[in-house]
Amino acid sequence: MTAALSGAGAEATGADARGQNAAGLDASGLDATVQVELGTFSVSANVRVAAGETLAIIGANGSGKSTLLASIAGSQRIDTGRIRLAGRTLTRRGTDGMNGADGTVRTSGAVVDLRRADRRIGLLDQRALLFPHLGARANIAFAPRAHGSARRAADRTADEWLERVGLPARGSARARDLSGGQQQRVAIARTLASEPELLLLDEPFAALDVTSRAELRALVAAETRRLGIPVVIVSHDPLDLIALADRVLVLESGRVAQEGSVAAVLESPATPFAAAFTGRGLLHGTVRHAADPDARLELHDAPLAELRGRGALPAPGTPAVASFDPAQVRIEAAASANDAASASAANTWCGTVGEVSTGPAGIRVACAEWPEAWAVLPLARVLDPWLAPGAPAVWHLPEAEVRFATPA
Ligand SMILES: Nc1ncnc2c1ncn2[C@@H]1O[C@H](COP(=O)(O)OP(=O)(O)OP(=O)(O)O)[C@@H](O)[C@H]1O
Repeated sequence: MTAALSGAGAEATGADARGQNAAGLDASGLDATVQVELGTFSVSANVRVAAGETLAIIGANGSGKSTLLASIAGSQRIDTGRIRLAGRTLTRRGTDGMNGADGTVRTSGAVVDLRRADRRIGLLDQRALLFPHLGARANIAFAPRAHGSARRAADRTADEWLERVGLPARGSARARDLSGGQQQRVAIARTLASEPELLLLDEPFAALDVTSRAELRALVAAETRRLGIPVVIVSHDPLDLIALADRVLVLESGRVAQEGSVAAVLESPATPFAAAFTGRGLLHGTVRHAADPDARLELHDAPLAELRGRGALPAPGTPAVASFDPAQVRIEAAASANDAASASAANTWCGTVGEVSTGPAGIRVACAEWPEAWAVLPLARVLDPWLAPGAPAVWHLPEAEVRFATPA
């Protein structure tokens, strides 16, 4: 049974005078615990974003990013969980939250489902979806009009937004007379003019050219900072993370695989997707020594027994990963692929040159005995006469360049 609530303040917030609730969360932010079953696929995640904070969600195609956004927006029904925004409960179904890694749940009783229109959530994807028969001003004014503003006041608000998004003279232009970038500017203005308490962005710049993308990224960064609302952005573009996000959540097969600051995830990715996203290589092993600065990973099926690096690790024996910048891997010719003497230093091993290919960053050289290990060398190294598939080589991965991480 669904108990539909309408309007803000339908439930007591439970927030104290400092705006913090019992769990220590900022009551003006987003606190979502959702489980969604879609046949053989399911999404189960906690998403918390403070007011004024931007969380980026990254993950491979089909990892559940859009499903997670849709469940927060209200267009995808959750099976269990709870979504709270700015002190209001938007949805509560069958649980107060997932308690711990085993996913055990507490049943809370009443089901709450706020209508999508009552959630005060702005959602923007790569399609501007403007009303084609209306001008830019009327498209933007639609939001304040829908919230009860008089026509003149709504037009004034729309004109302010046209100014902010850099289109002060295009108020009368119809959508079809605007470029793709201009349409997306109007869409951003229309979304924010509705005064959302949360902004959800699903690949908002993906359909734009490089210049428009940079301009709109800067516009969204400035406006969301000014408004101080929580923002969630799904993106495949590392520049969006760097320019907009405070934190990153990595979704894998519907589960949170890693969560941390932008710097932490970009420098120490914990999953193959996050590593590929950041252009780093990823090596798997088990913890041999946990404490930084003497942290070490035991490697298996690799020509190197242990890897030294930076970053805290969990207890010995636990599976963990190490990421590295392939541009920092050094390769020199060796007398043979088993030349133990030249491989005695830490993070140094002998192995055969595997596949050699060229890319925009230089030449990619794989280690035949350890395909997870590879180097990117300057293009000029292609002239090294010895550097060819099958050649014995000494490989070195500087300890300071290795970053340890533990997937969730
Ligand atoms: N209504 C549905 N019924 C069944 N399965 C669905 C439904 N909607 C999505 N899925 C499946 O759920 C999985 C996650 O889809 P989703 O679109 O959320 O992923 P995504 O991470 O946003 O992917 P992309 O990066 O390609 O947009 C996919 O395997 C998809 O096929």
